[in-house]
Amino acid sequence: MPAQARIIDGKAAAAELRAGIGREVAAIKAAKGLVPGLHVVLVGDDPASRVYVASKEKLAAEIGMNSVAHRLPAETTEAELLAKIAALNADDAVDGILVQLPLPKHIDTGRIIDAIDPAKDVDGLHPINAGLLAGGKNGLVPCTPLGCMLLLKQTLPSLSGLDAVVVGRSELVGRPVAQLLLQADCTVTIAHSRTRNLAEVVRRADIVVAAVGRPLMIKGDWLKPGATVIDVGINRMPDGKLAGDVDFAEAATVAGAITPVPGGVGPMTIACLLRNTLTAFHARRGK
Ligand SMILES: Nc1nc2c(c(=O)[nH]1)N[C@@H](CN(C=O)c1ccc(C(=O)N[C@@H](CCC(=O)O)C(=O)O)cc1)CN2
Repeated sequence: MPAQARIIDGKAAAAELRAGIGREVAAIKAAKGLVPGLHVVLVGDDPASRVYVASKEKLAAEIGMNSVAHRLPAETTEAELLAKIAALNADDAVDGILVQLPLPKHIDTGRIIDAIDPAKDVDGLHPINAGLLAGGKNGLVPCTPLGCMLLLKQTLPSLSGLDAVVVGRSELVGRPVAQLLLQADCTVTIAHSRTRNLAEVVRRADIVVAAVGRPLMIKGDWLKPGATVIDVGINRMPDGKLAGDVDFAEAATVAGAITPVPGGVGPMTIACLLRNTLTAFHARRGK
């Protein structure tokens, strides 16, 4: 029977993180009478996005935040969405603004993200926050990459000097997680669809972050024995089940530790959104 990797329990880690944030929210309310406010904007009726927004709304309320979801019809124009963001930017009780992605095709995503006040950009996607991250300075950091790092830090005694390979170069995950790994003193490679000998590149890694959006692409024999594998992929399979970008059954016989899908990085994304909302609150009006 081949060795089985340790399973990194993202659901448990996320629950613990949320509980700690909830305690802080209660303490702020008791001490100052203030309540951090998270506003999530959903445009259209993408079924997965509806589920994620409902979950964000519920979990933020559960930990005592002022949680508001703005559900706008699919026909909402770019100008109308910009007006909604301007109103949220101007409202002092709003600490965090998140526009759920993807947006309908007639709306320019970049223009919308650029319009969010960087101090309220709890998704960490505004160019100011992306620039601060690239410069190794404090800003708001995208939620999924932050979640990946928290899981890595609870799994490994130290990240310093380790070889990390990030598969995928998206603005939402690949690029920011590479920056965070670099800040943690890893030697970082960003691999993507044009990378030659991808399996060989991945085999060099002590840490693999798979964020490519292709189900089961990373096979067990691509991994260095004992590697720590963080699977960001959430792919709906024809049988209705979810699968990651990593072939979990194979990888678990080679890796030292691995996140499952579901129950790995996904739950950390929302917990880190709540953490970012608290960070934004402290920076804006907590002092
Ligand atoms: N503005 C943003 N849009 C999107 C982001 C984001 O970070 N900011 N990320 C994803 C979707 N997402 C949050 O928005 C998200 C995805 C998955 C999960 C999650 O908990 N997944 C579960 C499985 C859920 C299921 O059964 O479908 C898991 O992995 O265990 C949470 C949040 C794209 N859009």
